[in-house]
Amino acid sequence: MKHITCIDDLRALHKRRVPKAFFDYCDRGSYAEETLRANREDLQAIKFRQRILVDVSRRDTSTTILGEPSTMPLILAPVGLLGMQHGDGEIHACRAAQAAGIPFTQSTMSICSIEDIAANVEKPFWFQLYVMKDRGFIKDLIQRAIAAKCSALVLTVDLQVIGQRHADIKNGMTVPPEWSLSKLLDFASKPAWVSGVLRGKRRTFGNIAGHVKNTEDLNRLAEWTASQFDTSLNWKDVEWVRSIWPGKLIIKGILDVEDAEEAAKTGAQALVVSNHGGRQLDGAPSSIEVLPEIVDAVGSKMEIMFDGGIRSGQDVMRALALGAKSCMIGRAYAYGLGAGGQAGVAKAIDIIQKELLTTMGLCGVNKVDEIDDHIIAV
Ligand SMILES: Cc1cc2nc3c(=O)[nH]c(=O)nc-3n(C[C@H](O)[C@H](O)[C@H](O)COP(=O)(O)O)c2cc1C
Ligand SMILES: CC(C)CC(=O)C(=O)O
Repeated sequence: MKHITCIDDLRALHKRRVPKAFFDYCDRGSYAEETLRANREDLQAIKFRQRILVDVSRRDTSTTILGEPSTMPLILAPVGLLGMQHGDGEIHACRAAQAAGIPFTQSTMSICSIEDIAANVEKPFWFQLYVMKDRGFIKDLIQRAIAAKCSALVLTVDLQVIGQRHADIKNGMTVPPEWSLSKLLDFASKPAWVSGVLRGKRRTFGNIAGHVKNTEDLNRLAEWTASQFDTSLNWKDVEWVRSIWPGKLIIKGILDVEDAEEAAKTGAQALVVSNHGGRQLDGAPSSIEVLPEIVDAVGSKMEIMFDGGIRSGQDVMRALALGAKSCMIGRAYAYGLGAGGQAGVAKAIDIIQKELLTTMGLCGVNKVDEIDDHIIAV
């Protein structure tokens, strides 16, 4: 890993090491990918004010996230199918996050189950919930997260209707992979990936396989989500989740001030300003474009987390300057996982932390809570 100096290097390695269908599933966005691109472009358009001759010898990225100490304002976002990027991917990513001292969020759509992760890591992790039609099953899932001592529930509210990802259709992306000649040739050129996934605990969705009806459709991901996810989901269901889950609640997938105001009434401690990494509503604004108005509206009532397009410590600095308390990363660490398992995720986190520390120094800032819009050039 010594020649890896940035997240783009991890992406290039991920692309080389993981079959095309799974790399594209991770990398690409929905429809024309306008929102995917806007996430990156709008972050890059924010320029810093360089400040000189400030004593920055005491720089420190540590902070708190929902009252808990964290070594930096960074969270590993829920990412589905990590176990298809690398065998036991969820366990490796969680271990890397815990070793670095930051939270890991397990997706409902994980390959390893909640129990697989809990048995293989040392500290509590966060659990992300998708609400499906079978509410008995969802209640059971929440109870499994409670039994596993998950320390926060991230309720994702922006994927009841799934945005089409052209690449997944073109690639015939299925879980577990279905065989075809082109896939066999692709897999044959990625032997380390194949043996890693074969050695992994599972090759299908650990949390949901066996519980839901229509499992014959489980392999065709988009059709399956369309048949299982509950499109009637509304604010009353958030109250229902709140009544079952006693711990910290985070609502993920807010882009609109009115929705943020509604979220602030639910008793949730935090929300994530997110467009699902440009994988859902194509044509939606970038996350960074709407962040300031959401912070203005509800930032005094809830903790505001941010995601969408973060590929560097500079990007974390930008989101914090515009009012986020912490940032989630999705692709940045998934690239690391595909590139090098736990060590690759650790590398992604380390790269971002070092970039953040350097950027803080060059902007004349010592502490995370000193980062605000005074560091932005107008
Ligand atoms: C491959 C992939 C799978 C994802 N799966 C989930 C998921 O299961 N649940 C969820 O809430 N968000 C999911 N997301 C969205 C991420 O949690 C996050 O919002 C997004 O990745 C942030 O954008 P970034 O990738 O540019 O950092 C997924 C994102 C990616 C890239
Ligand atoms: C299986 C998917 C529904 C997971 C997801 O949230 C995504 O791919 O963006």
